[in-house]
Amino acid sequence: MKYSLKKQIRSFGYAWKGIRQCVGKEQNLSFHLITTAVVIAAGFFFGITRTEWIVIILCIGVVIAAELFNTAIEKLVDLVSPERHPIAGQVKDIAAGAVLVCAVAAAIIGIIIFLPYLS
Ligand SMILES: Nc1ncnc2c1ncn2[C@@H]1O[C@H](COP(=O)(O)OP(=O)(O)OP(=O)(O)O)[C@@H](O)[C@H]1O
Repeated sequence: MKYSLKKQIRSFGYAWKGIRQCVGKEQNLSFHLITTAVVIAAGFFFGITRTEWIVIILCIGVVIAAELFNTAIEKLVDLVSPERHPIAGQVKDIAAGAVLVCAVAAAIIGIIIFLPYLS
């Protein structure tokens, strides 16, 4: 298959459309975005190191990506199982659990990075 720059740019457009569809509509994503803004502001305020920025950016990326995957799974479940079904509920809960694992890990990393600047 021939590589097409036009097709590639169009794919980025679809991905951006997917992100925009969630922003402001998904309560959990809004929470993660507000937290992201606070963490970035704190990073500049405390003048964290280059390595600390890399870790923070990685954490932010992982949590937001997990939340987007979770939203996609929720929508897919609603599409294939509009009626209540125990497995549909389990799928949603497991996906939400994956986000929680990422968010808790990111919060612990945030504490490890920022605590020394506060003491
Ligand atoms: N199709 C379903 N079958 C069984 N349980 C479900 C289903 N959809 C959601 N649930 C359960 O409800 C929880 C909340 O799901 P979700 O956030 O999608 O809200 P909802 O119950 O579908 O209602 P709403 O979309 O109006 O908020 C899920 O984590 C799951 O435990």
